[in-house]
Amino acid sequence: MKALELNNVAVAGRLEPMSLALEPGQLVGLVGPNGSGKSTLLSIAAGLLDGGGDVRWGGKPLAGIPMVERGRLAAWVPQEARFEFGFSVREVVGQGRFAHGDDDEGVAEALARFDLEALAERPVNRLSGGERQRVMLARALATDARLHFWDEPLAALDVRHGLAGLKLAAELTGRGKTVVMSLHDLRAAHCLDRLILLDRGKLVAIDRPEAVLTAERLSAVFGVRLRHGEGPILELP
Ligand SMILES: Nc1ncnc2c1ncn2[C@@H]1O[C@H](COP(=O)(O)OP(=O)(O)OP(=O)(O)O)[C@@H](O)[C@H]1O
Repeated sequence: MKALELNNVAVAGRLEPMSLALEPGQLVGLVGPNGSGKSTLLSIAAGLLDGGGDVRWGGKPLAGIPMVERGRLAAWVPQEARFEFGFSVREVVGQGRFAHGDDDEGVAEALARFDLEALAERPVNRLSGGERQRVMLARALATDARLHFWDEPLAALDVRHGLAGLKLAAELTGRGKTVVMSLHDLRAAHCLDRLILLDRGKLVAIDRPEAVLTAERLSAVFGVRLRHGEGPILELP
């Protein structure tokens, strides 16, 4: 059973028709230059944007999955978390349990995982960008969803929290969940199981990172040259 299937989805002027399927337990990166269609594809996969075609989660057509059930099955981390209202950090992470009857299960663990305990009662609209991103990741963790759609989840994070985000994604996929994340850090992208490379709305490649990020593609798609060399490596202790 595929975790996610997209058949012939498209958005005029933004994304050309494309099809792909992901297995359960895969950590998948969406890479490509600005405007290449990563957020558009992720939004279609998450059921937040109509891309026509046929979208399936766990073999079921998305159109037949009720909204509350979608909230149990999938977690969404937006590219930019903006909050109009001053809900507390704890309340926003707790929203991840809405589809589970607001049972608060796993909320304390999710807050701890992203070092949010000291901020738990702070209104979310009075946080830094990286702190808000950590709240979004903690909310996604609290959902205990099978499918995770994360739009540039690491972009605003400091190095330690970025590594913690990647570690969490690997743990989730180790438990059979599927994580799809867009990212610009191509070094981090090398740690993922598979990459989907987009360019100007087209699907260029979907494969293991080393097969996708070849010197030719880095040059043709991103306009950069690949050079191997020694450099500092940062990792969690
Ligand atoms: N709401 C919208 N209405 C119309 N066009 C849009 C809209 N949002 C994005 N686009 C366009 O669709 C294309 C793909 O945008 P998308 O946000 O999916 O790119 P992206 O790969 O996520 O980019 P980035 O790396 O900058 O986040 C771009 O040409 C963009 O200008």
